[in-house]
Amino acid sequence: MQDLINNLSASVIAQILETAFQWFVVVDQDAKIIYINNEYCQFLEVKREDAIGKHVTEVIENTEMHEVLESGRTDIAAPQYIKGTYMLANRVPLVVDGHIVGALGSVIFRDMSDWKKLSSHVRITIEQIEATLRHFPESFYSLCDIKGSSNSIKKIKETIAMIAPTKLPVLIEGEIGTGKEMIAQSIHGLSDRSDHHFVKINCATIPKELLEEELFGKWDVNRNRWKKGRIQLADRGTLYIEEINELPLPLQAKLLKVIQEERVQPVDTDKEIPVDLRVIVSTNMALIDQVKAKLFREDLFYRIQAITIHIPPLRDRIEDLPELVETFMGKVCAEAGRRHINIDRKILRLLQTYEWPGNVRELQNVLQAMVQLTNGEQISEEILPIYIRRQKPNFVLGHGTLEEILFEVEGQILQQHLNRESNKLKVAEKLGISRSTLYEKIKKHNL
Ligand SMILES: Nc1ncnc2c1ncn2[C@@H]1O[C@H](COP(=O)(O)OP(=O)(O)OP(=O)(O)O)[C@@H](O)[C@H]1O
Repeated sequence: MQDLINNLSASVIAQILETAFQWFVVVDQDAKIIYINNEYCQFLEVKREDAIGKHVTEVIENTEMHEVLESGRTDIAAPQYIKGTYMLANRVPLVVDGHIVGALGSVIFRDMSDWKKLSSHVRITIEQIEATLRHFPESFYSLCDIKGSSNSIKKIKETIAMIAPTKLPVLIEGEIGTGKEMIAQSIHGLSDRSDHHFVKINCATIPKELLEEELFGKWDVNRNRWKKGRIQLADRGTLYIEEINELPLPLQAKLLKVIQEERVQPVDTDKEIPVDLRVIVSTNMALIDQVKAKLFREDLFYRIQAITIHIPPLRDRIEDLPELVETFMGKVCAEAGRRHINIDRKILRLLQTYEWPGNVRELQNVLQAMVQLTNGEQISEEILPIYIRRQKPNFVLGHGTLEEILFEVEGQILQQHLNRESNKLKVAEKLGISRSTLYEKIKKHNL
């Protein structure tokens, strides 16, 4: 690196610094300006010779360069208000032999319109890239993408590994957003059918009158050819039928025939076409109740239920939440082009006491919104949706010794009281402890 720099003459370096799109300022370890480019000086309306040697705070409004020197932190695209406009600035400490010897500041966007112009350009480019990517297969989940260390998730992963190589039908039961499709994809991915298609159909989203044609195909009289249904498209691969409970009874009989005889009879023909597929079905209600209510055929139920994977709702395996949060935060921050954002114990505890009716998908959406609403590197409590902040008690019994569990429960009780009542004296009275004990506990629990 040093050699490469040595190849550049001082005048070339000066040109780079003076003509780059960015504005630069360099300070020494005492935060005194040792370099500032001409364009930046013009904008600040200062003479360069006057600026050099001055403390950076005397020359640049709202600067944080001196703080970067003290903390050693790096600020990327930090908004800074200068001369009536918001700019985006980078601030980086300069380190030699492990010591901070100064800092480099650069203004990357000079005002909001610059910034908006670039962001619309970036949006268009992203759309073009995404359009190109759409020609490639969709991203596919595998076993290692299923996060969680609760006994139920461990058991589910073991079951997937055991049954994947077989051709047996699988029934996946779980509330919305619990990961049913992920599991279906993982089974397909681990099977010897993975080189063929994973075809999905959702019985609740396709109008009932079109479902038969969509699933079983049709003989197109006008064109004198087959319009393949999803069953045929999944030949040699896997057919994943979502919300099977919505499949009308006559079509249930037809599906049973496909599973038992491995032949499909498209609409408007007597002809039967051989198919080789594995069927995975899912439902977000207990299918046996549908059978009892005569809404689901008993014979089809017994044909598909031999291997049933039941995914418990997130609230019943809340010990999985920290790992899910960690995974999604990493993913969401990377997608948003942000550095890692921390979630402290207090926020995590609030997330763990919420019921999550939309399960893992809801958690993912909440984290996504929280990242978008956060400027810094730490999520603050106010950013949490109000319904999560103001929830009813729901104690989380985590793993650990009795002492650890009691400590966890104590933290949750304190948190819930403090959410509802800001007057600490009243909280202490309600809990029958002195104010100083309450303060000690707040400190101990980092609330
Ligand atoms: N255990 C898990 N680990 C990691 N991500 C998960 C897990 N469970 C669910 N997800 C994520 O949650 C989202 C919803 O998962 P998926 O679509 O598989 O759920 P589903 O049960 O099929 O939902 P629905 O019934 O609403 O169609 C996906 O983005 C998925 O990646």
